[in-house]
Amino acid sequence: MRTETSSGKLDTIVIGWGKGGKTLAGALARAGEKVAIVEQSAQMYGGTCINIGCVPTKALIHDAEQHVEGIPASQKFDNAVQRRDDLTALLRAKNYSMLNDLDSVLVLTGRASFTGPKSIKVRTEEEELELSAARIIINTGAQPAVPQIPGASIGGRVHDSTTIQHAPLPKSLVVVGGGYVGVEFASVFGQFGSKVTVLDRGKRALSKEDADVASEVQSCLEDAGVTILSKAQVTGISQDSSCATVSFEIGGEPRQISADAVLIALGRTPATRELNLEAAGIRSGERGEIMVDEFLATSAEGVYALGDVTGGAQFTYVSLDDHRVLANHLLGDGTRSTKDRVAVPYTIFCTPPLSRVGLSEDQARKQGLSIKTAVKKVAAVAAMPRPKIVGDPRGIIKFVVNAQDDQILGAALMHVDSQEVINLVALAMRQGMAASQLRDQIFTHPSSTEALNEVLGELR
Ligand SMILES: Cc1cc2nc3c(=O)[nH]c(=O)nc-3n(C[C@H](O)[C@H](O)[C@H](O)COP(=O)(O)OP(=O)(O)OC[C@H]3O[C@@H](n4cnc5c(N)ncnc54)[C@H](O)[C@@H]3O)c2cc1C
Ligand SMILES: NC(=O)c1ccc[n+]([C@@H]2O[C@H](COP(=O)([O-])OP(=O)(O)OC[C@H]3O[C@@H](n4cnc5c(N)ncnc54)[C@H](O)[C@@H]3O)[C@@H](O)[C@H]2O)c1
Repeated sequence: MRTETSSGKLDTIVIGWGKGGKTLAGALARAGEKVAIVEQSAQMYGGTCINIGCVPTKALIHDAEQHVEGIPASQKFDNAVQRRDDLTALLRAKNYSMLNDLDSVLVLTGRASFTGPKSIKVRTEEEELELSAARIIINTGAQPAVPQIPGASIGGRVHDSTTIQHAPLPKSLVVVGGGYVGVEFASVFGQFGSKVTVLDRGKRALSKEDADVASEVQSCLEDAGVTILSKAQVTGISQDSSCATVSFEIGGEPRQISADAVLIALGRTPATRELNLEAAGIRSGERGEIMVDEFLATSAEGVYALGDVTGGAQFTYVSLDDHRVLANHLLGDGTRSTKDRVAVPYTIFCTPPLSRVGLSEDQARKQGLSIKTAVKKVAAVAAMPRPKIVGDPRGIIKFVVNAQDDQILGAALMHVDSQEVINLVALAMRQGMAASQLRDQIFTHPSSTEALNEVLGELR
């Protein structure tokens, strides 16, 4: 085992090339530190988002949405896959040089695990290295959850969100789990022409969303040939050379569906199993998540964790915001904390996308708040020609507002461009802007944002 590195004594080791860790590694190096970043796979420089998560899936969604006459579905899919591969390769190379080109950064490709409070070993393809540093930052992300369902292990016709991206276009697909991953892939493959069935154990599709919003999403998925079966308990999966068969129960009644492929999309578990956290005295929770305080410090002095591995909301922009908290703690005045976050939005990139921030109507009523709401189908919003221009006037817009002080409590926007408009609504919420102030803003035309003028005028 080698115990020295060509870079000499290290100030910081970052384990995992996630969004927060890579950004912080660059910032610390530019501030004069000697930094090592350890990534287990050369195919993952840049982390989940650009290689197997946000970017490749959204590229596929974009291409699935394009209506190209005269080419078969399989050709359209193959073209989309090629474009996605070119894009991810480009971003991976850029990410690699962003750190590797810095003199004070040492990039190591291998799997890291702790050997002591401030030391790790790294198994590369050629050798095992021992490294130590005054500070260690864990940014190992999360992995697809493996359910206790007989036959659900990944292989052959049974896929997770990574392997499905490299499978041939299935004529038929069963998706187990109707969360973010399940809905996005159902929408993609449905639009590429697959016959898709989503099995979810919830009482209805997207059961965390208000019924009117969830029903609009379901209807758009149905337009793409997707069937959603709720209250479904999957009991087993089998496969042979011709198909995979998923057995499940709805209301105690046993049922089966066969398909070319099955996608398991039942959440993502913090990637800590192989880190040997005990060696460093780092406490973790039931799902393996690393326990951190609001400054992202773990239970071990000088060891921090950020991103999905901490068990919080699993979004690239949350990992990036974790980096801001930690950078402020290590290089700034230390006042910033994860508790400062308010109105963090999210988007499920089905077609059209559903974007949400704050409370749903159901959640606000459960909290006993006195509210007014505005709900309008996109096709009925006269002052919003943009969706009609781009040829997809489907969707719904909903606002939940405090009846007492006119503060925006939440919004659900399902329409073209909603992934952009939601950021404006979230900003208005963070700045304490009243609903009537947002309603009376000047917006460009023709845009999707201008719907806010009309919809917020209908609060009752
Ligand atoms: C299919 C899919 C689509 C998604 N779409 C979106 C989206 O549209 N928008 C959004 O905001 N979020 C999306 N997400 C979630 C988002 O990708 C994650 O929340 C985000 O990438 C997490 O970043 P991170 O910083 O926690 O670490 P990651 O980016 O997950 O990076 C962790 C890195 O650590 C490496 N690693 C793990 N263990 C070790 C070890 N022992 N040694 C060395 N290296 C190790 C891994 O190989 C990986 O590269 C999506 C996720 C998936 C799976
Ligand atoms: N657009 C985005 O921002 C985006 C896209 C993809 C993934 N992500 C992130 O990745 C994470 C993982 O996504 P995911 O979709 O895998 O997880 P998820 O937690 O969002 O959804 C899992 C779904 O599976 C269902 N389920 C659980 N056990 C089941 C069972 N045994 N049988 C049937 N259904 C069952 C749940 O009801 C839930 O609807 C998300 O939490 C999200 O933060 C984000």
